[in-house]
Amino acid sequence: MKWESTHPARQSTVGNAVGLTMAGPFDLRGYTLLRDPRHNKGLAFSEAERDAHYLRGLLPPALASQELQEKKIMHNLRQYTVPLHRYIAMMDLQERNERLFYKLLIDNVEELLPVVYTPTVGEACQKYGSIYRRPQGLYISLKDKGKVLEVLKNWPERSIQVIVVTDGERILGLGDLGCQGMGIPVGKLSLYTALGGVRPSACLPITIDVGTNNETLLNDEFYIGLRQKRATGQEYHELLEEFMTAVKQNYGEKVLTQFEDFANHNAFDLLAKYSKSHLVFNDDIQGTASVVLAGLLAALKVVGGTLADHTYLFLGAGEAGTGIADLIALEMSKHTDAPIDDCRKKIWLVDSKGLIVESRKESLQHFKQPWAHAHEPLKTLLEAVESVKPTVLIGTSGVGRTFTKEVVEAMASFNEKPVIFALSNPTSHSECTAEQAYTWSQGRAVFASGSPFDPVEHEGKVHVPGQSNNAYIFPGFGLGVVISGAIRVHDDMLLAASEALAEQVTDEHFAKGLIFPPFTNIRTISARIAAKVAAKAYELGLASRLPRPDDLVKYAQSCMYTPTYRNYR
Ligand SMILES: O=C([O-])CC(=O)C(=O)O
Ligand SMILES: [Mg+2]
Repeated sequence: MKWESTHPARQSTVGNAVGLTMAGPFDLRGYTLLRDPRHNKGLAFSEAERDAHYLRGLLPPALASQELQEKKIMHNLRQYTVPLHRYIAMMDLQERNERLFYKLLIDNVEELLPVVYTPTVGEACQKYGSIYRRPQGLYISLKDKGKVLEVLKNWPERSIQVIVVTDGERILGLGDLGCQGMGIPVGKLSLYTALGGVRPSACLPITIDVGTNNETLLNDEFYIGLRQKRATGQEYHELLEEFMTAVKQNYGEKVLTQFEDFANHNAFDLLAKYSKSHLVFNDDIQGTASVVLAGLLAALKVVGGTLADHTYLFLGAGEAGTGIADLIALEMSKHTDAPIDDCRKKIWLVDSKGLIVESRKESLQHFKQPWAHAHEPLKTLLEAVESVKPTVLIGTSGVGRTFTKEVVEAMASFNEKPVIFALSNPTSHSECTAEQAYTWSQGRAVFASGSPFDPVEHEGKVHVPGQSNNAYIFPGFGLGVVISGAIRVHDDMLLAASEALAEQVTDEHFAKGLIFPPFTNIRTISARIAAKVAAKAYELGLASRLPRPDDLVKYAQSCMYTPTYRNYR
């Protein structure tokens, strides 16, 4: 089978950065062609293609366009009332017909994001062993110690641009799901392709299985991972070191490794350790920080003031909480020239033991220490809200329903427009619902959540909650890194991404109460984020793809994978 030479991907040299160039000629035909998800088109094979590729008789006589196929699948998906069934149907489609899967996802992004991503992907991970059909992604376990490079070489694709890797210890707010965390790298990379245009063959989902401490899974006969407690300390770090070394050896300097859903203690250490030698990005620390900063920059247009005029209180002092706090302080410091330590004083964090204050400093984990300010100890969030009087309240605790009526009412009592972000995922772990935030604040809250909520009508006015999810950032961010050939991630690239996203929010969005643009235009948004991130990488001397293209937005767009069917000669 040969590609039609008119197809841009075949001629493209600009596309090389995201690898639009075809793999060489190959000879899939007949039954094998229909069973190959990357090339299968189902009933969309034309009469000529059916003749040329030995498909006669293997398909019913009817022809269907890609649009008609989309219509049919959306119709079928909408028949399912159980969200997990929709997830399974989408995974089956990805396994059967990759281009149709991505086309469907792009064309119905608002409807399908909650299916392939949060919240449904969370339930899918919990039940991954039971719904498991065909393996997706690459599994690296303690059994592979000493052989990780060989395992990487078993993956069928050579030129990988983005890896998303988890060890399954903190899947969303659901905790340790061990090997079943694989749903997360798979889901994140589907968004890299659909939302950010990185071609599917350049994406590699990886789960590192070092055991699990989840008793339910250890006792579940369908569990797919190692049946042992988590390895820690030296044993853990040796496997990760072998992995990171093998990644560089096999794929070179310019593969982006995204750490996802590691537990706090490992997440910070791995990021600190490997950001010096590898192109790494932690989505939960840096991606979440970048999207929340974007939401805050946009929210300032509604509530007034500058970042430095506000007071911030976080519930949750893990990866997301401290990551966001750090980025806010950095942006504040850049805009005011105030030392970062002074900027940090505007930001307060509450963890499971109460407000983080100076007297607790000795016993705090290192990532919490910068936030230990002078204040009397306080045990509860409500006390902290009443004492600190924040203008912005951000939930990153992983614990649902912790923004109680009293907490939201307190926020609404001293703020005309309290900014309330309930970021924990999935929906069941959100600190409050959109409806609660609007109702308890008499419709005055500027609200966003990590997982989606439907619009809420309060006293005749419809409020559309924003989804402050790193899915706005990582696909465009990664695209920007890839197209510039960046060799390291720098915090200024995260700030560039935040500013690029915040700029996409228009007056029309603000009028509906939105502080994030709708996902419908996400590919354009991603291209603009990519352009700003790439521009920053060039400015910082971190980009290796030279010369720098003049129009980076156009360039980013030209590099994006589009899943319309190709014609086969
Ligand atoms: O996956 C999501 O929806 C956002 C995220 O990174 C997390 O909650 O860990
Ligand atoms: Mg995550």
